[in-house]
Amino acid sequence: MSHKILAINPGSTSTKIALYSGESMVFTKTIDHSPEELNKFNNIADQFDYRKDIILEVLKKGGCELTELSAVVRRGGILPPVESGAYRINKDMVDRLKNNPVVEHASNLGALIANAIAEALEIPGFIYDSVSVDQLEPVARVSGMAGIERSSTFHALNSRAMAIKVAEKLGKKYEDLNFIVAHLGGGISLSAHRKGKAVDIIADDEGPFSPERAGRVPCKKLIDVCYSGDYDKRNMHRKLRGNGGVNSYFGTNDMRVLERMVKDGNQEAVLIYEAMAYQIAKGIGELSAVLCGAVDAIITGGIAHSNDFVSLIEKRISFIAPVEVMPGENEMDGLALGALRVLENKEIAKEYIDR
Ligand SMILES: Nc1ncnc2c1ncn2[C@@H]1O[C@H](COP(=O)(O)OP(=O)(O)O)[C@@H](O)[C@H]1O
Ligand SMILES: CCCC(=O)OP(=O)(O)O
Repeated sequence: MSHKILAINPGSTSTKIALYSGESMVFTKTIDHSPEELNKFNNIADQFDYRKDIILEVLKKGGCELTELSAVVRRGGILPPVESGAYRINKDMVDRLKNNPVVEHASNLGALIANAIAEALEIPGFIYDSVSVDQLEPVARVSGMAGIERSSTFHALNSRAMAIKVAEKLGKKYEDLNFIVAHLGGGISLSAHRKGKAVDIIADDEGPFSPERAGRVPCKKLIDVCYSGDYDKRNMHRKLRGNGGVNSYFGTNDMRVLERMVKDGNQEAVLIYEAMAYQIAKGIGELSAVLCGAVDAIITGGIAHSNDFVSLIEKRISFIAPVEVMPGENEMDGLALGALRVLENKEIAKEYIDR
């Protein structure tokens, strides 16, 4: 009989769940959370019961029988650097995400909720390809300021899954190829994969702006804003992540809304739309130097559904690499297929040890 796997993916504005029987998705639901609902909580950790109860309610309404589950899996929260692949959710991981998270992030709740459900059913809980997968080479860790080291936080789950898929399509192994993957979602990350390892990344505060994130902004001007007296630390973080990027210019993080403005001839919208594609192409250029030019490029994430936007990037990078477009964030498949590999003994789940 096929293994039944529950995949859970809490994001900043929604919680996605999916039930798999073997490799097939048999139930899925995206539960949207309005800002009014979420603003009732002081912090993300306080949303634990609210999100868990909704998940259980939705599964019940969908007729999903929890006692048939073999495992629960979720994208890892923001942990200290970890390796790629599966980790068993254990006490160290729960303690870290609950009491001492590296960054407050909705994804931290995923492992906690997965753990609560798995413990009650006495089945294993896993995280898979955490956002903290860190395979940077020593040279990539140097920032240029003593005391600040670069580390890796990126959309590892979708980026690695798409690179593995494209490698298969090319009739080769991921471990034998070089890729640059651009994950274009609410947040954007670019990653350089050399023979199966993400040896450098450009994400969030170091790269292109995104629908809701500011990306790399001029440091000296940013320091002035920090000391202007207009913002506290939390608000400055919100300015970079959440209220940054397209949202800061037009009050929306929906690229489809921006595209409509572009089509309606709004010239400021045209400029910002083109600038975002320009910055993404520039980042891909940077990472092509990391890989000495020998690459395939993959464009993925929700925004990859837009042919117009992808074309703007492609025209700047086609001299670097052939481009594969893999729309969507594909995270539920990545999670469930990862857990399935563990249950079928094709992959060993690692033990998380907090350092
Ligand atoms: N058909 C489309 N055309 C352009 N943008 C799209 C399309 N579908 C989704 N998007 C945009 O993709 C972004 C969300 O990407 P996704 O990878 O699903 O999200 P997240 O990273 O937030 O999980 C949003 O800005 C959304 O407007
Ligand atoms: C860039 C790190 C991963 C991340 O921020 O994930 P979300 O875009 O899903 O918040």
